[in-house]
Amino acid sequence: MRISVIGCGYLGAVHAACMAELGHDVVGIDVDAAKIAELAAGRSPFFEPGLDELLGAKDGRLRFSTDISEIEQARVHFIAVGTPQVAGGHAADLRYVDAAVTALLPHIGPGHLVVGKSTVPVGTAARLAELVEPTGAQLVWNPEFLREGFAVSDTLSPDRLVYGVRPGDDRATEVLDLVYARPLESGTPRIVTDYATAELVKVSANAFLATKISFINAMAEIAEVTGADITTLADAIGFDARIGRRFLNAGVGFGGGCLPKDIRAFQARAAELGVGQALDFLDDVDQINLRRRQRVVDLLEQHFEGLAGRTVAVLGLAFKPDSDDVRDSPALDIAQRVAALGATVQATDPEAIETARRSQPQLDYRATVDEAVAGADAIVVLTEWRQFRELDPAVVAERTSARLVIDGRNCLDPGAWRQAGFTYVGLGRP
Ligand SMILES: NC(=O)c1ccc[n+]([C@@H]2O[C@H](COP(=O)([O-])OP(=O)(O)OC[C@H]3O[C@@H](n4cnc5c(N)ncnc54)[C@H](O)[C@@H]3O)[C@@H](O)[C@H]2O)c1
Ligand SMILES: O=c1ccn([C@@H]2O[C@H](COP(=O)(O)OP(=O)(O)O[C@H]3O[C@H](CO)[C@@H](O)[C@H](O)[C@H]3O)[C@@H](O)[C@H]2O)c(=O)[nH]1
Repeated sequence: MRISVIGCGYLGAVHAACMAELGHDVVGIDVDAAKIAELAAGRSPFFEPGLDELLGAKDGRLRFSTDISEIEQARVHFIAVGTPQVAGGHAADLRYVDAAVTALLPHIGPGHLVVGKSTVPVGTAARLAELVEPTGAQLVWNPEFLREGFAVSDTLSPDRLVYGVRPGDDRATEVLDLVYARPLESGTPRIVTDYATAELVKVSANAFLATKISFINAMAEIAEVTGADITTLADAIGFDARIGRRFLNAGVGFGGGCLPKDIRAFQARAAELGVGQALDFLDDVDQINLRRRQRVVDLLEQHFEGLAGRTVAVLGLAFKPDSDDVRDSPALDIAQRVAALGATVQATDPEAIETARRSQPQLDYRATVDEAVAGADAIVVLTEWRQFRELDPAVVAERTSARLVIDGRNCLDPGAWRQAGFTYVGLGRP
């Protein structure tokens, strides 16, 4: 099948490479010439495990271009452009989706299928269909659920596929079934529904995940004043199959280019629809999440009675391990708050130093953990990279004068760090 992917960021580049891996003939389009040059050279413009390998030889079946007319050979066109938060508000900014669809229109016609993958407010697909259908092409909404760090495997073997189609549009389903033939043959569940349900499946899934994280972080707040241990609590409630242990890791909370902006955009859309109250609880989900970031700053301030002149080693900048993404990263946010209080922040991350430097150039970036902890008064772990989880506290103790470690991801062994002479403070742990 001949496929185009419009927008080659964290989602689109992976999607394009995986579609080629599934045997399709793919052209990826982006307005960012530097990104396209990297991709065309077979290199990923960002860190995502397994992506570089997929961008390699594909017998010419994977091309990248800034020229939208190159999509004319394709019959299936995925829209994977960004839908960030609008400046100064909570709603999703749809300008990139609108621009991408408008750019497509002169190049599509009968027999073409436009497939929305971007995360959009409910009602967007119906509006875009009014633009697409006069060309003779059809529109389907096929939201994406991949996680960064697992993007390749999530795309090749998704938990489920959701197709939002015009009622009775069997052809759209048939075409997407051919696109996803391999995962479908492996038993991936597929849900065919209407546009509104498909759009809502995506944002409600993210709202649920965000709520689950903020629930456990709210329990961590209670644990902190009662001496309870949030990790044991999460294990114990997680054994109940109705609850489940996944996504119950308390710490500095959720960030990234999806959960924070998606819960806010969902609330903004519900308010527009006159049902804002239904999602009022997401305000609390957001506030609990942001309070956890401040908690780390407060712990440092209390310990040192002010941060001016102190040096804090920050281990982790990415919003999660196995990613270089620092969009709304709790780690980077905490690092800049600590720096704003007068501390010197010596920050390191296995992959995210360059992306972090672009948004917070004032921090003191260090290439290694040893360099980050040298001369520090405290160590704060904010992203649970394997390299940090596996640190030997006895070795770290030799490299630093710091005797306080704050474990913002509850990913270290408290006993081992205490034994090495550190005061260990977890979030929601005694
Ligand atoms: N990142 C994820 O893990 C993930 C997962 C599921 C869904 N999503 C959703 O996918 C969408 C994209 O997210 P992302 O993280 O890849 O964003 P991103 O910012 O990394 O990528 C967006 C890309 O679109 C390009 N673009 C913008 N306007 C364009 C146009 N008119 N034509 C061609 N290209 C254009 C940008 O240059 C950029 O490269 C968002 O709606 C997001 O919510 C993201
Ligand atoms: O128990 C947990 C699990 C996650 N997180 C944090 O939550 C954030 C999001 O993590 P994750 O959901 O794994 O990463 P994303 O790549 O942002 O993926 C989410 O957002 C994507 C974009 O919409 C969706 O496609 C995915 O299904 C959805 O999981 C990160 O900051 C994590 O550190 C926690 O604090 N505790």
